[in-house]
Amino acid sequence: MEGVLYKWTNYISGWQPRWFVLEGGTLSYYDSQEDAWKGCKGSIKISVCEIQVHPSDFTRVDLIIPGEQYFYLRAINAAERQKWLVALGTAKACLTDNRTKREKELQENTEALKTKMSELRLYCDLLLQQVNKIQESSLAETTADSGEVGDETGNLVKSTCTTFLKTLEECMQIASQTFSPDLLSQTPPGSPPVATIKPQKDDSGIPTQAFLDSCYAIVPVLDKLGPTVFAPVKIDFVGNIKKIQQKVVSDPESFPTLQSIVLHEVETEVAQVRNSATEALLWLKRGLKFLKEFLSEINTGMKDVQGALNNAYGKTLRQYHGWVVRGVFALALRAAPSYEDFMAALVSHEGDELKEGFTTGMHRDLDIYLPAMEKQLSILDAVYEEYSLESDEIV
Ligand SMILES: CCCCCCCCCCCCC/C=C/[C@@H](O)[C@H](CO[C@@H]1O[C@H](CO)[C@@H](O)[C@H](O)[C@H]1O)NC(=O)CCCCCCCCCCCCCCCCC
Repeated sequence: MEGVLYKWTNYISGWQPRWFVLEGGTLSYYDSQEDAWKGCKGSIKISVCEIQVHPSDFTRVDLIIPGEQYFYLRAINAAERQKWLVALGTAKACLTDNRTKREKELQENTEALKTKMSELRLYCDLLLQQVNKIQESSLAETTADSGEVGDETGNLVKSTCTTFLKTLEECMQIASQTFSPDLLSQTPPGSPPVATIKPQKDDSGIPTQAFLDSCYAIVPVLDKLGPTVFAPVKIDFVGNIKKIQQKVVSDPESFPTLQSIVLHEVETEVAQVRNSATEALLWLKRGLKFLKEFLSEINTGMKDVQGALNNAYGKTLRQYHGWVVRGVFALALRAAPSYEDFMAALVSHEGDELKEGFTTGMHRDLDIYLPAMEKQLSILDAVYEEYSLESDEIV
């Protein structure tokens, strides 16, 4: 498949049209179709990246290799995105079978089933979005007493349903080859032939991998600000990300959300064991609150970075630190960057922070991200509150 997709570049250039070609399990992009002869500007292997649909932007799809590559893409419309998602999902399923002679039948089918299940989840997310859109449209129709539910959305749902059902059928075929008939007959009589799609609740859970990727995105800024002086902060922050990542790697299917991780550790009574994922998430949450307070001060127009850091520290982390760690903070504070150096640390290309529109763009983005960050942190606070997982331990 090939065509135009908009690719996120940076705060200055924003979304830029690029020519994309999906071939042999690799998605490559070029400045334009006409300039393709000059060679591709970048590429990403579909077999190792995660395909994430955006919860509210129906044209958006993100391809992420955690800690390595991020392609934030937008199609020209929802229908185009749909085509790309099916092409990408299919490419991902057709893994090059470079394995040695086929391993045990059960292992092969189980892997295939997992791949199909992840495709199903992708289509399920899509369906939920399209159903929500239809609900919103029909609500608008009711209130406005005019207009009609968009045919386009209806067609999208039909197309996604077809793909969803086809993939589900493939799942059932693989499952029937893998599991004994008597096991399948244990399915309760009258079970619905298609998975029931439950309405997506707002608090249905914070996606684990998306959360960890977002946390990890801070690290390059810390490296730019001062790899030595901020090393303790980076080691601590990355260490907690890795603790949670290790928990997920142990059983990816069981831990799709942060809440599922905490609940599992509460149920197995390890939530408050030293170095548990729950404890790691507690400290990440505290660090993110510090970051949110700091960025909120910057967003008010405060150019005194040291003052903003100190205020944020006093409101968040200080209460959990003994005099040693407070001393570490004091050292970090003395190495705090100037406002100009801090802005320079935020951009991908040197000097972009000096270009017209950067500051406006940064405040515009902070106006979006800070409330979203606030909401996610309050959801996590509620979980820790519900299971009495907050700790007043001083480190
Ligand atoms: C301009 C950058 C200034 C950064 C200043 C950061 C201030 C941090 C305060 C000093 C922290 C010192 C280092 C670590 C201390 C740890 O002892 C403490 C407790 O650790 C936890 O102990 C548990 C029990 O042993 C253990 O289980 C757990 O795993 C462990 O974590 N940790 C903390 O207090 C957490 C500190 C988190 C600090 C996160 C800072 C967030 C990044 C700030 C960057 C600012 C600029 C980036 C802007 C990005 C814009 C997109």
